[in-house]
Amino acid sequence: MENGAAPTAQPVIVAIDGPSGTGKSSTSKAVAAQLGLSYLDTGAQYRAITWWMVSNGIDLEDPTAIAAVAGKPEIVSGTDPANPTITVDGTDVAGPIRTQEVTSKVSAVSAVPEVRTLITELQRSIAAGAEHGIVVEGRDIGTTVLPDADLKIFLTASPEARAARRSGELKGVDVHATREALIKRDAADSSRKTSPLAKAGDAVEVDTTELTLAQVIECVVTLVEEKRAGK
Ligand SMILES: Nc1ncnc2c1ncn2[C@@H]1O[C@H](COP(=O)(O)OP(=O)(O)O)[C@@H](O)[C@H]1O
Ligand SMILES: Nc1ccn([C@H]2C[C@H](O)[C@@H](COP(=O)(O)OP(=O)(O)O)O2)c(=O)n1
Repeated sequence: MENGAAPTAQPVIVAIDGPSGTGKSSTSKAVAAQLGLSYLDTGAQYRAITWWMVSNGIDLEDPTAIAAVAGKPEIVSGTDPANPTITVDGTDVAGPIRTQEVTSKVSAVSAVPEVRTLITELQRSIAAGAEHGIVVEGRDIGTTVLPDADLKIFLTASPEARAARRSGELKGVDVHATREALIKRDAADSSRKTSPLAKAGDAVEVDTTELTLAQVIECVVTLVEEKRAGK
């Protein structure tokens, strides 16, 4: 693989945070693939536990009920950037975790501290086991999950650009409704008490509004290479 990690390279840990639609998943997957690193989509893990709660009829208005069963599902993430996978108790949930129902409920489940503790532990163990290093994307990676990451990136984009990107993916869904739903979810994710969506003090902020995806990928690859070169 071109630019693949040299066998002697130190494992590198890259944290990519930001709100929905800023390009975290697409950028992280491409950067990891180009640099021979593993890849972890932490949003998929919160979606997976939410899917399990919905499927098991847990009252999502009740944080105590959520906390009581949070340890029950076994969530397994595959970290190959060319084929990221997610299973719950052995069932492939890559499709079901992207439904509107899960998307509308994930903020409530991910705000519960017991859920965050369990998922954070899982994320740290996956990062520690990545032989060549890993790109981990989410909301609290640079601030809470991996505060010692070698490189922290915080992606932003205007709500209009983010809504246009998301509604482009979800055929038939209107941009205005998508924009409102995104703003509501950002507000919930940014205002929760336990590890909210936030930029780490030492993160590099990249506004992607006017950038193509290829430009964002190139920017992040360059930042990782500079870090590795000790610049
Ligand atoms: N810089 C960009 N310009 C245009 N479209 C983009 C850009 N970055 C990402 N996209 C597209 O926007 C959508 C959302 O990107 P995604 O990586 O899933 O964002 P996030 O993980 O932050 O929610 C995808 O369809 C992706 O291809
Ligand atoms: N590290 C993380 C990642 C995601 N979450 C929560 C908050 C987000 O609204 C949901 C879904 O995240 P996801 O990255 O899949 O969302 P988008 O695909 O960017 O819309 O999970 C979190 O609380 N902490």
